[in-house]
Amino acid sequence: MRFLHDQIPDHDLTYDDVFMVPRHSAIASRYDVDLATSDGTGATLPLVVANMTAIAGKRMAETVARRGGIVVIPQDIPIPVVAKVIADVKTRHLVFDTPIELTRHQTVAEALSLIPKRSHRAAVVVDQGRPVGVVSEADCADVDRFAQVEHVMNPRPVLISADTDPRDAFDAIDQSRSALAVAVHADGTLAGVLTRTGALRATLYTPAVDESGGLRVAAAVGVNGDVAQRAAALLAAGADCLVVDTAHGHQDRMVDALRAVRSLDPRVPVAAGNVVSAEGTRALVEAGADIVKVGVGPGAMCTTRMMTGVGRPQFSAVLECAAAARDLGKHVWADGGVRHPRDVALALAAGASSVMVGSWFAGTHESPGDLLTDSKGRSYKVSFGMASARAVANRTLTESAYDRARKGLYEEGISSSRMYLDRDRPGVEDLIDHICSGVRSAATYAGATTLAELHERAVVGVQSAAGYQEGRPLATSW
Ligand SMILES: NC(=O)C1=CN([C@@H]2O[C@H](COP(=O)(O)OP(=O)(O)OC[C@H]3O[C@@H](n4cnc5c(N)ncnc54)[C@H](OP(=O)(O)O)[C@@H]3O)[C@@H](O)[C@H]2O)C=CC1
Ligand SMILES: Nc1nc2c(ncn2[C@@H]2O[C@H](COP(=O)(O)O)[C@@H](O)[C@H]2O)c(=O)[nH]1
Ligand SMILES: [K+]
Repeated sequence: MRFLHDQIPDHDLTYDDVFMVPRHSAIASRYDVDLATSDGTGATLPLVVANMTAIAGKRMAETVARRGGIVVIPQDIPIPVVAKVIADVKTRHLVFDTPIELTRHQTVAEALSLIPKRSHRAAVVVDQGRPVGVVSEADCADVDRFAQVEHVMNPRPVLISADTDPRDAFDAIDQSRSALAVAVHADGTLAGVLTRTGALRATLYTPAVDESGGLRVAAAVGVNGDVAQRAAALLAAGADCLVVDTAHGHQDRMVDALRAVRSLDPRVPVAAGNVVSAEGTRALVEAGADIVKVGVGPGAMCTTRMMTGVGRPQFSAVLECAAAARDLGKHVWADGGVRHPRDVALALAAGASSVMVGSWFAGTHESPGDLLTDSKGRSYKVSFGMASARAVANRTLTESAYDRARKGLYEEGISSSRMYLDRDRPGVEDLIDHICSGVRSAATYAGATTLAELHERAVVGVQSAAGYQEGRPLATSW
């Protein structure tokens, strides 16, 4: 990447401060752009979901990996739970979505409480492993909440064979005018569900899979406690990437933690952070990191900059750290502060191998929280920062009251924030489509067919606030 007119700015910049200049392109189609990463994680998209408990759970992990990204299960989750999540994610189908399963006699109330966990807004009614109907939210409208689902379900859903080609499945669903098809194995048992958009996505994305064909998932470890023990347990559970994570990554404790992880000879990439300087990047790489996580203070739930004045505008931080990592043959993830597809494109242009997204994905059906509705009828989920009082209280549950009180004094995150679901993009896959469209398009504007070429060819200029404002769409007239 180079700056427009080779003018190196004399102050640090964040995403809103910069723009990319279009260049000559020989690329005929945006579908010619390959978004695969080169950082060893096996991700076919440059997206990592941040290790935040309000965001990164089993459902998120399955859904994002099926499209090629990777989710980091947070360090606050007990090992047996992480092991179960990893095992479950690895058994998920690469094409079909995992539906909510109900038995015939479950109630409409139960169906309505579970259906919002799925973007496809339906549940499959199963009898002895075989689908016997599909119940959607619409089927439950104006029905007695104690009614049994077998009386409201559609008993004749579109059925497809588990080996149907996604392209054919698309046509079958399209022609049936149904919201989704139910996929069955040869013996009639349930394999999963597929919407029309799901079938389309199955033809466009490549799942992130391990050598055995299971979906990939990463897991985090903090710098406190027995780091080697937790890291060993995560590796034994099948984690495909380890993320060693703390607020201030450029500290001795982190170096010790990384050395402990390295001593286990992990055969998976090790990411570590967070830092915002070349010096910090080099220190973590020297201690054993393959990928350095960059970002102090840009996160949406993060109050670090307001509490401490510490941090660095994210675009400059990524640019400097990516250059330092590249010199050592390593990579960086741009962590935090991403709110638009353009931010992802700019982080990649600056040299990040992947971009970590947290809060943006909190407001989706796939995040772990319950779907709530505000007084205006808008759907939202509650999110919170991992250094918030709420997260610290959870993390220190087993410690003495005194230690908890001491630790509770340090708070660098928001404890409760409403993340509204985007009406047009309520599922994480809708947001992934949105981001990938933006990034693919950005690459062709730069004349690039790969992320490496995007970084190589990007020409970035600095803009005023008015320049940024000019780029925003207008919902109503002037
Ligand atoms: N990217 C970012 O800007 C930030 C991210 N976070 C996220 O919050 C989560 C919790 O991280 P964290 O608060 O590090 O918790 P950890 O549980 O990992 O604890 C951090 C350890 O480092 C010590 N420490 C020393 N200096 C600092 C410092 N300036 N800030 C924090 N700890 C320090 C703490 O000791 P003692 O408590 O005794 O001081 C503690 O032992 C992580 O997921 C992290 O990524 C948090 C803040 C900023
Ligand atoms: N200073 C804090 N940073 C936090 C906290 N919780 C998470 N984070 C960081 O934010 C990113 C995600 O950024 P987002 O803008 O996509 O939400 C995450 O990976 C952490 O680095 C916190 O409580 N305080
Ligand atoms: K912030």
